[in-house]
Amino acid sequence: MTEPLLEVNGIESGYGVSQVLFGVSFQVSVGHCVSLQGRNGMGKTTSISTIMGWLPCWRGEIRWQGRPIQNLPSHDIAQLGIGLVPEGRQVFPNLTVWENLVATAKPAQGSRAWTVERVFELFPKLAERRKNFGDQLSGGEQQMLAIGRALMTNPRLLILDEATEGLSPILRQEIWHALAALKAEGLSILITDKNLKQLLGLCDHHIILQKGQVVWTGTSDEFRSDPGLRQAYLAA
Ligand SMILES: Nc1ncnc2c1ncn2[C@@H]1O[C@H](COP(=O)(O)OP(=O)(O)OP(=O)(O)O)[C@@H](O)[C@H]1O
Repeated sequence: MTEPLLEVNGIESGYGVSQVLFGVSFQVSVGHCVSLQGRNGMGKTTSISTIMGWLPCWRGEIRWQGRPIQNLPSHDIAQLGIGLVPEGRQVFPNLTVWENLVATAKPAQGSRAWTVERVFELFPKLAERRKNFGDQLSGGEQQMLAIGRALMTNPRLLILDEATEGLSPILRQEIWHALAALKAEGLSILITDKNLKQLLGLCDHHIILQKGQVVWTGTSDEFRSDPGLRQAYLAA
């Protein structure tokens, strides 16, 4: 049995009086990669926002390494070891690549601790652009920077919301390669993306949301052996 890192148990959440999540449960174990899937508007970003403490958790429980964290202030949750790559990237436009990487960095000990140099090894394109400002980068470079910035907090869990949205096929491929390398070194990952083929290759486990509820969970092999799933829950 692998140890659970993040446990989401029956969470309910929403915006104002509008309920979006109706008892969502899943977990991410140490070293595992989990995808959160579903059509647009089914609650993926809302689930991530609730985990991060940006939205109140109305019911249910969120545990980090066994400890309840639901409704902790978001700045406390960010300190726990969760690195977020938000939808739309949100790099700092007026800071250089190097400044973006160090602005929110959380140093760690050990030879595998993340440094600017390690991020540049993972994404050599960023090294070439180290003196450019955030708003001078292409979408793909911004996404690499957003991932690098999250890694610089030395997280135990990396959460990516729409990991490759709006990127060219070549840049997408670079992001998928980097994520596979991160997984290979044991980083836990929770990811949303539209590219099913890549998600099936990368992730150990998949969660499908529909109207704020989990309607299917399983492994990549289980997904592949059920040809109706895609049409039922994911096709546009
Ligand atoms: N700020 C908001 N205020 C009110 N309702 C919102 C807000 N953001 C999202 N919603 C609603 O919450 C529901 C779930 O949206 P959410 O963004 O979690 O979906 P998603 O699965 O991440 O989809 P997408 O792929 O489009 O990002 C949708 O009905 C959406 O309209």
